[in-house]
Amino acid sequence: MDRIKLDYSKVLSFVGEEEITVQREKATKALKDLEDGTCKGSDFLGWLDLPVHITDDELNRISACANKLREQTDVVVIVGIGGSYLGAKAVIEAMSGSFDAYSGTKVVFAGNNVSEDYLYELQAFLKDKKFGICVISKSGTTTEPAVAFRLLKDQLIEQEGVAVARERIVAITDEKKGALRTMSDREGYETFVIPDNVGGRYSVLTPVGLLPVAIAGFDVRALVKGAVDMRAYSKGNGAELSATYAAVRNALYEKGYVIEITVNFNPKLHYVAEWWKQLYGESEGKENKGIFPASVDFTTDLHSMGQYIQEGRRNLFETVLSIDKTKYSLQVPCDAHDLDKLNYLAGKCVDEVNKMAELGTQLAHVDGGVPNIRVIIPELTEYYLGQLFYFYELACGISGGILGVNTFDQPGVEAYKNNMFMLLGKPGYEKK
Ligand SMILES: O=P(O)(O)OC[C@H]1O[C@H](O)[C@H](O)[C@@H](O)[C@@H]1O
Repeated sequence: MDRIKLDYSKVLSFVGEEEITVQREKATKALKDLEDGTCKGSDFLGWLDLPVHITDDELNRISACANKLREQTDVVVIVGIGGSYLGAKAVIEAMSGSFDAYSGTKVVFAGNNVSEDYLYELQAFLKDKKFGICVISKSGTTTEPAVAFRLLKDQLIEQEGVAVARERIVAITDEKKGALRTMSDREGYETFVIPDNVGGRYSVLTPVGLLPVAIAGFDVRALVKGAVDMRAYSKGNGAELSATYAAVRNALYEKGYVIEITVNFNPKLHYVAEWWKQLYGESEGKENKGIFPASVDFTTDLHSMGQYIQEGRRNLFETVLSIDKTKYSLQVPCDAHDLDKLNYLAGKCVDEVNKMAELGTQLAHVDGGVPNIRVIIPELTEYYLGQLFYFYELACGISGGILGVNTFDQPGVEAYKNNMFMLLGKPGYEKK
């Protein structure tokens, strides 16, 4: 098997190797602190060896549950927000056919917003369908998924009766605590556990990510294998890969490049970037520090955000997720009249056009003052997504260490919740 690669040659006109070396030394220390369990937030390092510890029994149980739901239902609603949905959404979007939604998809998402219209339309869509619910919440108390679950559970009971509803609900939550755990135990739902020492944004390789991906019919074993291989690689010289990415982005940060834009040239990676944004945003954005993680889909956004990136404030850098090989092959046809003047492309693969757009964009943006990193992914498969997740997770742990923050907490997320609870009159929040 091949491996994910990193190319940072296009940052070297913005930061010198010596500046990167300074950050590399910090990265080495941060990596050691992670491996030794001496970093800040060390209670949440379960993700480090998580892929290696996933047993065959666990994967079998996940597959069995997924198969049961696939047999019993036409559609399964994955209810969750943040780390309790983005990893699964990223894999499912990356692996699904672009038009699967129009031919009847097995998996839809809810509980990642509190839009009344969204929930109404979802309920209308599910009316008279055989559906199941996979409800995911580590804390078991998050408002968005709780509201969606309450509505969907009632609908399922109304459509199928209590006994069938019980069979079609699966919960993924804490082993012992939280409202979802209490409810699941009382109702007798099948449950899977999110380990205590794995934070939500690091949970894609737990049942949180694996069960929805299996329900959607994708290869969770290959996903795990990719992460296992990346973990093994990172035990030796391979840690360089994550450490280098962490060092380079921190060298850029020190020079005022405070925004990192993750770029794709394949819309299937849109949610990989969303997953990455939560991972890095919640991990590093604290104590008035941290790189702001943003993302764009190219070439689409070259026709909107491209102008800013080329000529706006020079405080941003790009990390391009570059996929080496396409899944399918399609050539630009020749046209007898050539009115659109495209015959110069006739016979070329569409991906060749895309790759030249990628290279042309990179050169233009570097010329325009935007440092450019490339993460090269051999192919868009579950296996390489597993590698990519682990690569990014480890790099995030290292990068947070370089920055000096606690990478694994997210105290700032509570502020909006407290206000919302107070405004809604939740008991106990009146005085706030
Ligand atoms: O899984 P849950 O406990 O429902 O949490 C879901 C998400 O919401 C929280 O507010 C946190 O900011 C996220 O880190 C978390 O992934």
